[in-house]
Amino acid sequence: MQALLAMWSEKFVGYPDGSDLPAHHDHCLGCGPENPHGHRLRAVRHGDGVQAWHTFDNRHVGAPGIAHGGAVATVVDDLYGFLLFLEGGPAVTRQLAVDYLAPVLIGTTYRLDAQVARREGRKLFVTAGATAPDGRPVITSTAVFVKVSVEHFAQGISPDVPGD
Ligand SMILES: CCCCC/C=C\C/C=C\C/C=C\C/C=C\CCCC(=O)SCCNC(=O)CCNC(=O)[C@H](O)C(C)(C)COP(=O)(O)OP(=O)(O)OC[C@H]1O[C@@H](n2cnc3c(N)ncnc32)[C@H](O)[C@@H]1OP(=O)(O)O
Repeated sequence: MQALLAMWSEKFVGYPDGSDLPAHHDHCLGCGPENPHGHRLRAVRHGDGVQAWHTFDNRHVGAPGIAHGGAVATVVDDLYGFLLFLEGGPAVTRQLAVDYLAPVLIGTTYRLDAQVARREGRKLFVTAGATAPDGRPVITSTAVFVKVSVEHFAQGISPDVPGD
């Protein structure tokens, strides 16, 4: 547990504009490089926000050729999680809304952007969007994240769960 806490704290350093942001942890469904079911999302700092380029594959299909809406929401949720590296501390999703404007196609690369719209006490009000190669917006999203201490994550630590 101490090692995990230390590993997590080390990620909250300054990230210059354009720099790669680290995965939340190796088995994270959104960005973990060791999760075979995951999206392996990679994001960079882009001004005061974060940006990613992402292609859904057939592991995340809903209707044939179209990404499952839950998979899209997962990626958006995880993208928000990269904003936390710029905020300087952990927070968790309390509320997530996704507006699906157009199908997100398997095998097409989308640009995703997220930013903090406003801060209020422990709450971060965040917004995101995904854009198709032709510039059309395909989703927009809003979410509320609530800042927590690292001890919050101790609730999930079990010696029997792979990845802990
Ligand atoms: C020990 C080892 C550490 C190692 C860590 C390693 C890895 C860490 C991994 C991940 C790091 C985390 C994030 C980044 C990763 C991925 C990104 C995806 C993020 C997620 O996948 S994360 C999972 C899903 N997520 C949850 O698992 C949360 C479950 N939940 C709770 O744990 C509690 O619910 C909590 C703590 C959130 C709050 O609980 P609480 O009791 O502290 O606070 P409360 O309920 O009072 O709400 C506080 C204020 O939010 C206001 N509020 C509520 N709802 C609102 C709404 N809809 N709109 C506007 N405001 C709203 C209230 O009105 C109040 O406002 P006010 O402060 O002004 O009174």
